[in-house]
Amino acid sequence: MSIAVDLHRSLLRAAPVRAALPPLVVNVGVIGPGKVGTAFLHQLRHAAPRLLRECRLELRLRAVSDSRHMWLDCDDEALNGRMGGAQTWRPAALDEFAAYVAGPHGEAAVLADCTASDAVADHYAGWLTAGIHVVTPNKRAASGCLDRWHAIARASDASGARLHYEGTVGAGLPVVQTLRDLIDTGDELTAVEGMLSGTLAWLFNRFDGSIPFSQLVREAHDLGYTEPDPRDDLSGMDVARKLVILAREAGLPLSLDDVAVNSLVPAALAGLAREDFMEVLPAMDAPMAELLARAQAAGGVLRHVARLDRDGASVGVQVLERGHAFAHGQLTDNVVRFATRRYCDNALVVQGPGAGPEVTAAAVFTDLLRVAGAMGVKRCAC
Ligand SMILES: NC(=O)c1ccc[n+]([C@@H]2O[C@H](COP(=O)([O-])OP(=O)(O)OC[C@H]3O[C@@H](n4cnc5c(N)ncnc54)[C@H](O)[C@@H]3O)[C@@H](O)[C@H]2O)c1
Ligand SMILES: N[C@@H](CCO)C(=O)O
Repeated sequence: MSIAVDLHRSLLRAAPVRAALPPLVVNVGVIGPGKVGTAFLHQLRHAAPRLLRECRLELRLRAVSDSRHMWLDCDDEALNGRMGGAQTWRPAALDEFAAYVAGPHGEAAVLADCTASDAVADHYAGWLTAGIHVVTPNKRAASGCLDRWHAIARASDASGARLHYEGTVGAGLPVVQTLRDLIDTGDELTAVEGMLSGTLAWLFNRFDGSIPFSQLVREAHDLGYTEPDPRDDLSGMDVARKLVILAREAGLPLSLDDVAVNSLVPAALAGLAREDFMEVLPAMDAPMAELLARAQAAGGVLRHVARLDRDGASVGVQVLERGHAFAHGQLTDNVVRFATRRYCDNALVVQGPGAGPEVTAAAVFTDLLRVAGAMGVKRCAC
């Protein structure tokens, strides 16, 4: 008998035991059906039948909201009556949205914030207080003002509802959880160094002078690697946010103002509206070509590097030797090197694709399953 047939039979034998358990129902609401949000919705739809069958987890998509409209899969007569019909798009109202996802009977509820919005992050503490979990790749809360961050932590502590944000650093790579596991098991972070931008890694892997820099930025935007406003990537602010998130994870109360950021965006382009900036992107071509020429003349390569250690935190473009470990990544590869008390002779390294809707949505989905796992959903093969 083949191993596959044998395995199949033993799985069939195990199935009735699991099928006897009532499913755990988790209501899900998605905020921001952009690139990541849409990929998350696809993954949810694809995986839900298997999760119900094999893990007894029923994920119910209850609602979706963008910045102006929300769709409620709604059988509430009063609510529908006000809108002139059921299951229609209505004007967005985030707290009404959250209450609808939570449902009237205290079901478990998770909101997936797939925006890059500070206004949405402002609601986290209230949602957590109400017992609604939040999963997100949005960096604004975890890297934003410390007062709001502490209020979110207090709300989570008080209600037991959780905020998970693995997708904020390294997209689908296990960066935040790896650091948290190190800290929770008693290790201490001494330094983090890495390439934390998928967009900038991709740009500098491709930028050899044969194609204008602006054209590559447009391509990265079309591939879904950049932030909604690509200046967040090019200025280094997106990487600074990630460094702040990692620092706070390690117990350091770092703020964005504490990070020395060396921006690639010319001052004249920094204040433009996003659409206008995309129009004048070619204004970056000459300074970027000059930067590349200097690196080539020195026999090196351009890489965007972030560093946090006892001397401070910094992000910016550097000229690295061709033999440097950071010079050999591919595509959107991020590299995160954690130096800790335990990993002192040789850093612990997490490396791999660091941007893109699919991998980021998978991090959001994993966070959702982490919430379900804490409620007792079995995810191991034992
Ligand atoms: N694209 C990636 O590779 C990647 C990787 C890691 C993390 N992220 C993060 O994921 C998030 C989404 O990125 P994206 O590339 O999908 O962006 P996107 O611009 O494609 O999507 C953002 C969505 O949010 C919606 N939105 C904005 N403000 C809103 C509000 N106030 N209420 C409701 N909806 C609102 C927009 O309408 C849009 O649908 C960002 O926080 C980004 O930093 C993205
Ligand atoms: N724009 C971000 C997405 C991942 O956070 C990047 O390129 O790294």
